Amino acid sequence: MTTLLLKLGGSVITDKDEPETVDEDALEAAAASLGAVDFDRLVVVHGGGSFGHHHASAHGVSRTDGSTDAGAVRDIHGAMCELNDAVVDALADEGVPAVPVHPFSAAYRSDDGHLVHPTTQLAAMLDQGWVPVLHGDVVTHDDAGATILSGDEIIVALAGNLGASRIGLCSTVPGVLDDDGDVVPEITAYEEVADALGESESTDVTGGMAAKVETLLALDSDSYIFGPGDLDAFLAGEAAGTHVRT
Ligand SMILES: Nc1ncnc2c1ncn2[C@@H]1O[C@H](COP(=O)(O)OP(=O)(O)OP(=O)(O)O)[C@@H](O)[C@H]1O
Ligand SMILES: C=C(C)CCOP(=O)(O)O
Repeated sequence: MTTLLLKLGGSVITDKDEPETVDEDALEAAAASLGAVDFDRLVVVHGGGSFGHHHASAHGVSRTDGSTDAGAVRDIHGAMCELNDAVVDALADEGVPAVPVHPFSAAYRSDDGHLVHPTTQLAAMLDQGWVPVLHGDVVTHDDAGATILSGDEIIVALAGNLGASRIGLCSTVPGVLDDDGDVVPEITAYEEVADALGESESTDVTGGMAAKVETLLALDSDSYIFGPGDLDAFLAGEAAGTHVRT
C-alpha cells in the first residue's frame, strides 16, 4: 500500500500578490491531476499563499514570533479555513474524496518550538478511503501565544507516522534553482545550494525556498520539490524537479 504526501504550495493555488485571491485555473488544474490518479492513500497539505501570509505579516506573527491576541489567531486561521474550503471543493469537483482538517485544532508547539501533531485521526480517515486536506495554520505555542505552522513542517510531522512512500512539494518554480536559474536535480546537503537559496519573492512569513530545503532535509525519507508542470510525473512515480536525498 502506497501513501502519497503532497503539498500544494500557496504560491501555486493563489495569486500571492493579491490578498485572498485563489488562482482558480491553477487550483482546478492541480485538482484535475489528482482526480485522474488511482492512489491507495493520499494526504494533501496546502500552503498559505495570499490568504495566510498577509494576515500573519499584518499581525507580526511568524514561525518564531508569536501573538497572544485571540483576534490575530481568528484572522489568520479564518483566512486559511477559507482557502481550505476552496481546495476541498475543487478536489471534490474532480471526484477526489477530500475532507478538511484544521491543524490549529489538534497541533501545538512546546516552548522549545517542537511541533506535536497527532496522526491517528488521519490514519482513521485514510482507512475510510478519504483524502485529508490539511493546511499551513497558526498553532498554539507554549509561552508564546500562537506562531505560524507552515505546510512544509506539517509534511515532515506526518511523514514518519503515516509511513509516507512518496513525498512532494509542488511550488511555482520547477524545482530548486541554481545561480544560473537551472533546476538542481539532486540535493543531499544544505551547503550544496545555500548560496542560491533565498526567500519567497512574495509576502511569506515562513521563509521561502531556503526553509523548504532545510525542512525536507530533516526528513528520514527522500522528497521532491517541483513545479505544476511536473505534478503528473510526481503522481505517476516518475522523476520530478529536485530530488532531496536524506
Ligand atoms: N534557489 C531558489 N530556487 C527556487 N526558488 C527560490 C530560490 N530562492 C528563492 N526562491 C523563491 O522561493 C519561492 C518558493 O517558496 P514559497 O514559500 O513561496 O513556495 P510555496 O510553498 O509554493 O508557497 P507557500 O509558502 O505560500 O505555501 C519561489 O517562488 C522563489 O521566489
Ligand atoms: C501563513 C500561514 C498561516 C501558513 C503558512 O504555510 P506555508 O505557506 O506552507 O508556509
